[in-house]
Amino acid sequence: MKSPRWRRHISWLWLSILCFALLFAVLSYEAGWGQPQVSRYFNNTGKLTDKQLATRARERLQNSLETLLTENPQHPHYPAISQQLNIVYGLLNVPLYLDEYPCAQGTLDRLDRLDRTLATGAPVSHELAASLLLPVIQCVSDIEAGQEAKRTRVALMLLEEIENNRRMLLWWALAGCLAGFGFWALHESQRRAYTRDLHDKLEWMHRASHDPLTGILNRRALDQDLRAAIAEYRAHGQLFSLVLCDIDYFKQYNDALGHPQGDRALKDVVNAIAGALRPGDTLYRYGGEEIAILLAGADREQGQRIAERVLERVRALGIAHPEGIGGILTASAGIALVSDSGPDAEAIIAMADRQLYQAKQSGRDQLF
Ligand SMILES: Nc1nc2c(ncn2[C@@H]2O[C@H](COP(=O)(O)OP(=O)(O)OP(=O)(O)O)[C@@H](O)[C@H]2O)c(=O)[nH]1
Repeated sequence: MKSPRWRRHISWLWLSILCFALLFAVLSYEAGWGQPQVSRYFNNTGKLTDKQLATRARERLQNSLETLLTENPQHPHYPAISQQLNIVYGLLNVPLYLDEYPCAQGTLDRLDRLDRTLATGAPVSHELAASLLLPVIQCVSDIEAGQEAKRTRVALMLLEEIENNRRMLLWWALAGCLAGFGFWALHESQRRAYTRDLHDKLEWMHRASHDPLTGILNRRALDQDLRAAIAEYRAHGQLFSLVLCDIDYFKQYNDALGHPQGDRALKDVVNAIAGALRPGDTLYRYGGEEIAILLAGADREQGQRIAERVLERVRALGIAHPEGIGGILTASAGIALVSDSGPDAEAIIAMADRQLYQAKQSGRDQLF
C-alpha cells in the first residue's frame, strides 16, 4: 500500500531536526535577550537621572542657606549666593519635576523671589532666608525621594521581567527537547520497522529461490537462470552445459539408515559437488535427490571434465552405503550442451534427463 503523500515528504527525522534547530534558535536569542531589557531599563532610568539634578540642587540650597544664616550682614556675599540660586533654579526647572511634583512650581517661585530680594542688596534676615529656603529644600528632598522610589520600582519590574522570560524559555526549551526526542524516537521506530520489512522481504525472496535443506538454489531459480543463459546464447552465442546429477540407490540408503541420515548424506554430496565447480558455475536442487549444475561458457569437453570431477568428488566422500556400488554412495549424471539440444529450456532439461537415464541404465556411477 502506498503511504499518504504528506508522509512521504515529512519524516519524523526532519521534524526532530526542526525541533532541535528551534531550540538552538531560542537559546541563541536568550543569549542576547538581556540586552534589550537592559537598554529599556536605561531608557526608563533616563528620566530617573533627574534625581541627580535634585541632589545637586539640594546640596547647593543647603550651602546657600548655611551661608545666609552665617553671613555677616555688613559684608554680604549676595552675588555669589544669587549665582548659586540661579544654578539651582536651572537644575529644578525641568518638565519632569514640574509635571510630577506639585511643590516644584512653588519652589521656583520662592527661588525667584529670594533672588530678586538679593538683587536689591538689602540685608536678608535669617527668618526670611529660612522661611523661603527651608520649604524649597523640603520640596527638593521630596523630589529626590520620589525619584529614588521610581528607580527602585523600575529595577524590580526589570528583574521580574527577566525572571518571567527565563521561566518561559525553560518551558520552551523543555518542550523543544521533548518534541525533538519524541520525533527522533518515532523516526527510529519507523526506520527499524522499515529495516525489518526489508529483511523480511529479502528472506522471503531468499526462501522463494533457495532449498531449505541444502541452502542451494531451487528449481524455480534454475528456470530463470536457464532462460537468461539461453537469451545470452541467442544474443552472443555464449555456450553453456546443463548437468543433471542423481544419487544412486538413495531410496535404499534411506531405508537402511533412516531419513535423517539421508538428509546429512544429501548435504555432504551437495557440498562435495560445490567444491568441484568453477567460480561461475551454479548449483540447483532440481528435485528430490536430483541436483542440476549450470556450467557457464562450458563446451562439450569442459562440461564433461567438470561432470566427471563431480562424480569423483561424490565417490571420494566414501559415504558407506550397504547397497551402493562398491559399498559407498555414488551418483550418476547426464549432460546436455545447449548447441546440441537447441536453445529451449525444456529441450535442454529433457536431453540432460535422457542422458541421466542412460547413465542409470548403464549401471550407474557414471556420466552419459
Ligand atoms: N533423506 C532424504 N531423502 C530424499 C529426499 N528427497 C528425496 N529423497 C528420497 O530419494 C529417494 C529417491 O528414490 P528413487 O527415485 O527410487 O531413486 P533411487 O533409489 O536413488 O534409485 P536410482 O535413482 O534409480 O539409483 C526416495 O526414497 C526419496 O524419499 C530428501 O530430501 N531427504
